[in-house]
Amino acid sequence: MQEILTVAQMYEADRRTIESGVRGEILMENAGQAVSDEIVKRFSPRAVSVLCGPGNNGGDGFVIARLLRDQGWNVRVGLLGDVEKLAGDARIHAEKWSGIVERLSPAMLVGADLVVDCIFGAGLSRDIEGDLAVLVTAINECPAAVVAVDMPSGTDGTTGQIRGVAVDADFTVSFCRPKPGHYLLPGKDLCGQCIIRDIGISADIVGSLAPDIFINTPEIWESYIPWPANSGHKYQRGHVLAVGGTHATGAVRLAARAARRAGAGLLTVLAEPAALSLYAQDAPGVMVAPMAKFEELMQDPRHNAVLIGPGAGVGDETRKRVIHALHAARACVLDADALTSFADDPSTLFFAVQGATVMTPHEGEFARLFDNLAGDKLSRARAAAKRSGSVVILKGTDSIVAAPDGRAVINDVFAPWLATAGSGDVLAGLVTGLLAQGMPAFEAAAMAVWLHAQAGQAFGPGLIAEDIPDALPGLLARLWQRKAHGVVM
Ligand SMILES: NC(=O)C1=CN([C@@H]2O[C@H](COP(=O)(O)OP(=O)(O)OC[C@H]3O[C@@H](n4cnc5c(N)ncnc54)[C@H](O)[C@@H]3O)[C@@H](O)[C@H]2O)[C@@H](O)CC1
Ligand SMILES: [K+]
Repeated sequence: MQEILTVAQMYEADRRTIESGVRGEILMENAGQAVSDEIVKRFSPRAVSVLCGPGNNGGDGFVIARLLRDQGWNVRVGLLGDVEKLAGDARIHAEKWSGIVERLSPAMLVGADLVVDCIFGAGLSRDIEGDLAVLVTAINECPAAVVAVDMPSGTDGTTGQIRGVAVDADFTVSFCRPKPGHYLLPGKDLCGQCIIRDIGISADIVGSLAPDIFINTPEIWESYIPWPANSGHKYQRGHVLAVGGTHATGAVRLAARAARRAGAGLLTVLAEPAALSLYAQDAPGVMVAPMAKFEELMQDPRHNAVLIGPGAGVGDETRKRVIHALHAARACVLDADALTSFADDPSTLFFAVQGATVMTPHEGEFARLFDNLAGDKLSRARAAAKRSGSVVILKGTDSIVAAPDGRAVINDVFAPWLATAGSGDVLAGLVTGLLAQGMPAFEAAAMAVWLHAQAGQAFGPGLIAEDIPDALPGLLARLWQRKAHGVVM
């Protein structure tokens, strides 16, 4: 599993490593060595300007400068402040640099083919302003390639947010494990390619910090995939009830197709008489039932997963059905109108959550339900999961899946093609299809987000929502191959 460490955990990992007997000076040497290796791998010797800040990120810069110069590179070093004001490991490494130390300014960029950004890393503690902001803007405007050390300066490692201005890097080399800011937008875009290098912090020390944020890869959830048994039948693969609206009927039709492609054994769309035949004619494998039978069908435990929201309509009827389904402790996926229906009274919704429940808000729906949660996307999703007692998928390119117990994953597959009408309905259907087969809520939500993103990326330009369910068999086949034959994805 690919753990992500918060900035606070990263400092703690450094501290514990140093406490265990590895000198900080050595960690810094290793960090600088890792960056210079990555530079030498990509570029032939050329004019490089290493821009150093007043902390340990700057200390890394002095190591990089020395190692590149030892290999014959033409290196200039600029420092914010004086060498005498540097402390600890940064001071030690600055003193090993025997060349000139210039004042940090845009003049450092003149004639540079490569810029190494060691101004701020994990220690960025306020907005970049004044002359430094001018320098960062000049870095972004100059034609040289830019490599960022740890974080592109100005990008907050915890939130991925820009503090004032931020360096836009071609690639970023960070250490030990990625931080949230490497994956959250806009940080992910500013990093360019992100390379994580070992600098001598052991896996045991990382493990001792009990990381609970991960990149959303199959390792997180693949052992929970409800593959059908050879002797199995459809009744063992769950029966989804999907609440279909009268007007926006496309939403549940898309969701239903996704739920069935994800493997749900049976699926019934409930709808008012006016829309029933529309749902019935949509796909021969879909069953339909009149909405009046909702409560009766909910009494049958074989109907084990319920989807409410896409095209459902905002109001009393939707609210009642949501509360009914939650009280019946069915696996519930609540999307779109099911969430908006509780905008005035979210605590009633949260109080009713009992069984496996997944809420799939986009930012607008999230704001209606969790209006006083502020901060970065990851923290808000985690707080919302705790508050609601449900798994929350906070959608977007950098989708977060958060569980009430604190676990969270960040999606790292970018598929801008998914920004199209109906795409969210497909995601909700996917989650429901996996829940119906008994997959636990967090894993089902994370797998659905992964499948959705992979489908979007694989299909590429021209994608419409209808294409996503039809891309699923190929992806599921790859996951099946991986289980059966250990094929690497
Ligand atoms: N033992 C360790 O802790 C290691 C740290 N390493 C490097 O050290 C970095 C963290 O070092 P630090 O904690 O010293 O932090 P930084 O070097 O990122 O920055 C801290 C300094 O910047 C100043 N500062 C912060 N924001 C500012 C702003 N907007 N404008 C002006 N000044 C600002 C602070 O007052 C402080 O002096 C990591 O990113 C990594 O590159 C690596 O060398 C590996 C080992
Ligand atoms: K940096």
